Amino acid sequence: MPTPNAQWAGSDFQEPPRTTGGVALCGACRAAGACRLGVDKERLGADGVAWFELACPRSQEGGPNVAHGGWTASVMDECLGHLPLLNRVLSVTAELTVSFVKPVPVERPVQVRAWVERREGSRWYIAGEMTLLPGGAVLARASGVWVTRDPGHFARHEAWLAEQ
Ligand SMILES: CCCCC/C=C\C/C=C\C/C=C\C/C=C\CCCC(=O)SCCNC(=O)CCNC(=O)[C@H](O)C(C)(C)COP(=O)(O)OP(=O)(O)OC[C@H]1O[C@@H](n2cnc3c(N)ncnc32)[C@H](O)[C@@H]1OP(=O)(O)O
Repeated sequence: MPTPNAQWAGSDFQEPPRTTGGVALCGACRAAGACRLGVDKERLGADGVAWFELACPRSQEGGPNVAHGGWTASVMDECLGHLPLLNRVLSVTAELTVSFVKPVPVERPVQVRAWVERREGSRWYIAGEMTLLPGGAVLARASGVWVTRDPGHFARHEAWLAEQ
């Protein structure tokens, strides 16, 4: 199990359901019982860097035998966004930049690493990269801003939506 950093923990934080590989599941993936993006394993290292093991499912193929770019962007959003969660902090993506360095082969093991560059107020600046296993060639890089939220975030959104 990942080791949360107590310093950042919110007292009303609720742990999301996780797979046996430790992968936190979003809303739709809870029903499926697995991450639909193909993330198999997730852990937080003692140095604060989060590690993910995954493979692009054939269903996410874009060009021949390579991932659709939307899959790559989604995976980077997902994995980088799990870093606050691994530290028991609820957040949402406010900004995300992705560099597509090399085509990502489908059904080949890849790894994503994610780390916190800095925190300012409620903003977490997070960066990460996707590499091909076992050699470690860089396939994609990403960076972005995650904004911490309290548990009322989605209820406030529903109230806002009802007025639109
Ligand atoms: C899918 C959502 C999942 C969320 C987690 C939920 C449950 C957890 C359980 C299991 C989850 C498991 C897996 C899922 C994990 C990750 C999935 C990937 C992550 C996502 O898929 S997530 C969905 C996409 N994402 C959104 O749905 C956000 C829509 N958007 C908003 O909800 C607002 O736009 C918001 C909240 C961003 C701002 O809220 P607001 O408008 O009230 O802003 P406000 O003025 O109060 O600013 C407050 C602070 O944000 C800074 N700030 C504002 N905008 C900024 C920007 N663009 N860039 C940089 N910083 C910005 C200000 O500078 C200030 O910073 P400071 O406080 O430090 O001064």
